[in-house]
Amino acid sequence: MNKIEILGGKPLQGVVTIQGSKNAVLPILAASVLNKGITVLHGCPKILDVIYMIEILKEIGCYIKWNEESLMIDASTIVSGAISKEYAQKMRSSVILFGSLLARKGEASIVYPGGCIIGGRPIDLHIMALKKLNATIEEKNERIMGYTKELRGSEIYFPFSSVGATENVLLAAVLANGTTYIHAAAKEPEIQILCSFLREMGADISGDGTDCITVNGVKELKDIEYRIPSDRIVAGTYLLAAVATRGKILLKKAPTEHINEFLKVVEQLGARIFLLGEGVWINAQEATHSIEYLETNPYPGFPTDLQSQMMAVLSIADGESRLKENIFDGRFRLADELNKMGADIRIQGNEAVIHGVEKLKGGNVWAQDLRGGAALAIAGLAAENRTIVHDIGHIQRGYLDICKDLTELGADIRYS
Ligand SMILES: CC(=O)N[C@H]1[C@@H](OP(=O)(O)OP(=O)(O)OC[C@H]2O[C@@H](n3ccc(=O)[nH]c3=O)[C@H](O)[C@@H]2O)O[C@H](CO)[C@@H](O)[C@@H]1O
Ligand SMILES: C=C(OP(=O)(O)O)C(=O)O
Repeated sequence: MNKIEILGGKPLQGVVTIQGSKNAVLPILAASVLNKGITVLHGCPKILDVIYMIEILKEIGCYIKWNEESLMIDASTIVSGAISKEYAQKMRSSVILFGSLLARKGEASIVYPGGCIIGGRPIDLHIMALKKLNATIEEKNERIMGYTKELRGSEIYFPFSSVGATENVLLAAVLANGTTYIHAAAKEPEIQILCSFLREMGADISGDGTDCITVNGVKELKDIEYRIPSDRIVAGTYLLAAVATRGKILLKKAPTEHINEFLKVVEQLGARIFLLGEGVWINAQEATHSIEYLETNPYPGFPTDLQSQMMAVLSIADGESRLKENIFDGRFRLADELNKMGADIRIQGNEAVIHGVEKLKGGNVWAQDLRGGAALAIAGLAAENRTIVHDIGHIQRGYLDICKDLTELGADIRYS
């Protein structure tokens, strides 16, 4: 089953519950190795990236047990700080284990991480920050090896905000000797979620959600039971699927506090949105407007992880839209696939000029990354006739069961 088949043209209608967040759970899994004990995570999405991360944790000696949606990690038995190539190269977040393993074992060895091919994704800022905390880091035979006798608190100045580098230094600093200040820290909700998790584990962290995070190193951490918050990008994807099909849906457990700015953009498309106690309700029956200009930016700006899905929506809006991608320059590969479906998208550097067409037409298209794959599913839901999205392994890295969710919303969609 490496394909999704969609018979498009039906407005989405119904209720769906949003899964736990990929970008929150992955650094939390990396954080679990900091404690010589037990972490229990409830609402843990069994997506491919989580499965890969768990394989890595097992490989270094953790004992893992699933009980439905709850995951138990016993990290008391870690034997190694060396991560093998196999799973690390399938995902981005393997790199976040570098900081936590240095803190826990005093040594770590990784390969360049995988993850979505959406442009150059260097890890120079991760390495610079960990060196500042007194780690020696060198590259040998395609491996990045780190050693330290003792991690020491330091003052880190990032030249720009990086989610992953902020997470890596946070994980290393929690058990370091002394205080670390992270300047130009990322402010994404997943950073605040990671910090709240670490605080419950006994870490001393303040300032998350602002430009400067302060971490006072502590000697040890404690066992923890934690619920993974829901995924703002999955919620955004389904809201945009409702817009593309002019539907009317309720997203239960949507993380409303983290998607406020995004919801304002969805309203510009002509949708009506209501925040309810249980989640977000959207009526997109009249949502046909284009958006003159929209650009991606670090939080609270428009998320790069929703840019592709927005491109699919704008490809059938009334009029012309311009989308600028400021974070990952490889995300526009999607335009060729949408153009195969009858869209009219021209790429000019890091801007896409999108002339809305009346209808997309179904056909065979190929997912090339996680969010681009989800965007093709959205395009298929809105298109005439049958769409087949190939290479859906990309989508499954982040969406627990996109066909089940969209079927609950009345779509004609299945794996094949
Ligand atoms: C698992 C996870 O949480 N992934 C998210 C994380 O990715 P990730 O943590 O990889 O993204 P970053 O925030 O680090 O990347 C931001 C920018 O910084 C650049 N950069 C980053 C690190 C570095 O050492 N050097 C460097 O130049 C990147 O190429 C990019 O242009 O944040 C991205 C931006 O919100 C999201 O799209 C990803 O979904
Ligand atoms: C880019 C993404 O993921 P990753 O950083 O894990 O490749 C994403 O979630 O859209």
